[in-house]
Amino acid sequence: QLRPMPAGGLSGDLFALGIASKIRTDCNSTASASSDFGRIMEAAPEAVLHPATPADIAALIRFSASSPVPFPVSPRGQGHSVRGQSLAPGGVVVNMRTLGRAHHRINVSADYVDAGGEQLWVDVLRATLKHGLAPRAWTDYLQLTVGGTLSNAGIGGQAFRHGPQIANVHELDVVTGTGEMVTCSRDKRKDLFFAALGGLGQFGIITRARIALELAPKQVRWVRLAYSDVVAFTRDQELLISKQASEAGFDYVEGQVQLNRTLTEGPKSTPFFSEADINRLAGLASETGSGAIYFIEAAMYYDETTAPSVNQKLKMVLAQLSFVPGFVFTKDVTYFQFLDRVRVEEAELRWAGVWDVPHPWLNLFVPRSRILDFDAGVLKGILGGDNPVGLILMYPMNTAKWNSQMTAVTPPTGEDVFYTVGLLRSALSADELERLQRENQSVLAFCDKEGIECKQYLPYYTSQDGWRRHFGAKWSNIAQLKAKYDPHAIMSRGQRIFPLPSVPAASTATT
Ligand SMILES: Cc1cc2nc3c(=O)[nH]c(=O)nc-3n(C[C@H](O)[C@H](O)[C@H](O)COP(=O)(O)OP(=O)(O)OC[C@H]3O[C@@H](n4cnc5c(N)ncnc54)[C@H](O)[C@@H]3O)c2cc1C
Repeated sequence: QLRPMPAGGLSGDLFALGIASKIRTDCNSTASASSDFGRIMEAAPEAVLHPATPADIAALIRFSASSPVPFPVSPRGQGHSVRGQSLAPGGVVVNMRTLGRAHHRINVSADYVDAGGEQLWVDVLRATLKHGLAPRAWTDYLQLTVGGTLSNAGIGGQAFRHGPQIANVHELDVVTGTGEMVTCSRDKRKDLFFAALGGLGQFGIITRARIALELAPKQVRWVRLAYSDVVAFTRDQELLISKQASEAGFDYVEGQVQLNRTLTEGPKSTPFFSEADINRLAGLASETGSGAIYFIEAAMYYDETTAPSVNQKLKMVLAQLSFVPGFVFTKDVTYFQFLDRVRVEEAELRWAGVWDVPHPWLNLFVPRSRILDFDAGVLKGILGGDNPVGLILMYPMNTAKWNSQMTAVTPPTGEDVFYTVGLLRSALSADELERLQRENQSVLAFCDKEGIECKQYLPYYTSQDGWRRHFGAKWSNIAQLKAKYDPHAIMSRGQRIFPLPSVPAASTATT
């Protein structure tokens, strides 16, 4: 579906542009932009641009857009998507990370931070903490770029209170698919602002985001509560996400599911659980009929002033919950350690050689009214065989915290609450990859058959019909905005959403 470059590669005119010295066509450069974290899709670009400024990106896009045969242009943040979304077969990948090399592109003000789209969230955190401030909404993993997560949504355990990361942005700089450099916000060029948030890179490249800040918490009481009963687990999660900041509750709420032999055959200890904890949990898992253990993962922020009351506050919250008695695990860490927690797991997985392997991940937003059907049919059904299944995330969010004007979608049922379920599995062999992909297909088919109106997060479809159904009522507006801001359909073609517009016969003939 992707139009290749004209035979002979990039037009020589491209190398006559002022950015020629920043374009690499050597095998090392193109190979490093040919795959992603998923390690499932592979496609080489013709070249990689290493921009020094947003104007370099604009020059490249203008060149493509005005070419007789425009070529694909894809920004690549960390390449942490899993289905080739940042690839540009036959086109140019923009290595966003070089934007911040020469200039410091994180500027902290009293209540917001201006961060380059190429910046890693961990660096935004470090810079803002120096001022005692921090963004309010986070992803679980911080080695992701600002532009990359804002092009999806950026979800995590703070979303129930603050919404996803896209709901915490005041202003964006975007280089559109025509090469125009636009500053947009709720008040200025708002169609582009809302389109780009969750926009899957379809309307342009985010080169700066103004992100809301709050006073940074200092310490975190990090808590895990074990459940053997999904009804109690989801009821308690929903209670916790209904609480306002002024009430006794948590500041972060997520959840995980451990199935089959994952507990007994997984690591003997984790950065959170000791070996003794894991043995106790494995004992609990073997007592439950299904072998499924659910964890609420939660966090309570505090500082020197509020530290004396944390124990009391936690006690009050726990008294309202129905976890398995005695199965409370807590740990006190700094705010930075808490937010950067997945980095420790990454180091362990790298050490064990299981980080750079295929990741056929499937993330779904499931309506609250069907989460128990999903649990029975998918977690205890399709995935409930003998195989350990690795990490499964499952936690609810409040729909009201999502702005429906943005491109990102939530389940169409319009319920107050929906769940995110992440089947974050790794394949250690080709057979396993095939099996996991088959299971993913079965999960989607099950939801279809049972009328569970879920939406994919970090979506992937192979047909435009799939995308139309994904965007639902938003589709026609999205198509119009695409025609306005990327009329040649050159941006982030690795998402495979829009076909190429037909090339006028006269133009084709000249190429
Ligand atoms: C270990 C791990 C943990 C994760 N945890 C979470 C999580 O907790 N919550 C969550 O929401 N997501 C999570 N993700 C998913 C992650 O948010 C997305 O994969 C995101 O796209 C990754 O950012 P990236 O910088 O690597 O983007 P890339 O993979 O490089 O790009 C993703 C897409 O966005 C486009 N793009 C990249 N930069 C820009 C830009 N500046 N402007 C416009 N478009 C752009 C690309 O062309 C591509 O289509 C996780 C991923 C991994 C690998």
